[in-house]
Amino acid sequence: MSKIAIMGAMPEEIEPIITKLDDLNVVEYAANKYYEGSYHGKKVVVAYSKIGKVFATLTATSLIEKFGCDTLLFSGVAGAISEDLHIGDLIIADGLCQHDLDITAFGHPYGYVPEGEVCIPTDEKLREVAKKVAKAKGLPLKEGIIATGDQFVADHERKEWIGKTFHADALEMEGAAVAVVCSSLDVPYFILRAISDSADMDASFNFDEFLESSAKISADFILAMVEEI
Ligand SMILES: CCCCCCN(CO)Cc1c[nH]c2c(N)ncnc12
Repeated sequence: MSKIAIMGAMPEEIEPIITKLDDLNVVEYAANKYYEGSYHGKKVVVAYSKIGKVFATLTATSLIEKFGCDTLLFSGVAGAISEDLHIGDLIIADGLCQHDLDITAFGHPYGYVPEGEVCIPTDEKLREVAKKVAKAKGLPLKEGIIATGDQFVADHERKEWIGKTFHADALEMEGAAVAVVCSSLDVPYFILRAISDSADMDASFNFDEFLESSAKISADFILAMVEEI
């Protein structure tokens, strides 16, 4: 029986999901809480990692290695880089990169370390499910590269540099860590983000204002995908 991991970084990102689960059971593990349950007859395990790549790595690994999940869906919010992404819009990741990984002093490209790859692709089949759900809901869905780093970006210059350097359309703080874990453990994964801000000087104000509503948009979409997987 398949078991689907649903992961976020913050409580607001998984709250709208946990409230919808049946047979809820909370397991404390590795300084975190994992919510086991079912949704439309599908077994799911839900958790938020806390913010940043390190916490995301621990949670993604635990969901797979400890809880036996064989598919991972990430739901959360992100900062927009692309001009055609506005607050509340959805973007799915074709691939993810680490914008703050830098050994360019040795002539390597930004986001690269030996035996690694700059951009890690997401699972094609899960992206197709998302497009099917978006069509059925009549929701626009952008697809693009999402850049991850251990920084809340609230600076136009930094955002533009990330966009140009990685051809990224959005940015956040966990996706590429999930990508490394899932691709290394051969678990299909999918990253969905709803825009909460534009990673510029107003980012922190917009983030505070739109976190909850954007997180709910992403969460509702992820639950619709669970029905189709
Ligand atoms: C208390 C502050 C919590 C920030 C967490 C933000 N998440 C991280 O995944 C997504 C995100 C939304 N907007 C962002 C931005 N402008 N820069 C980085 N990350 C983001």
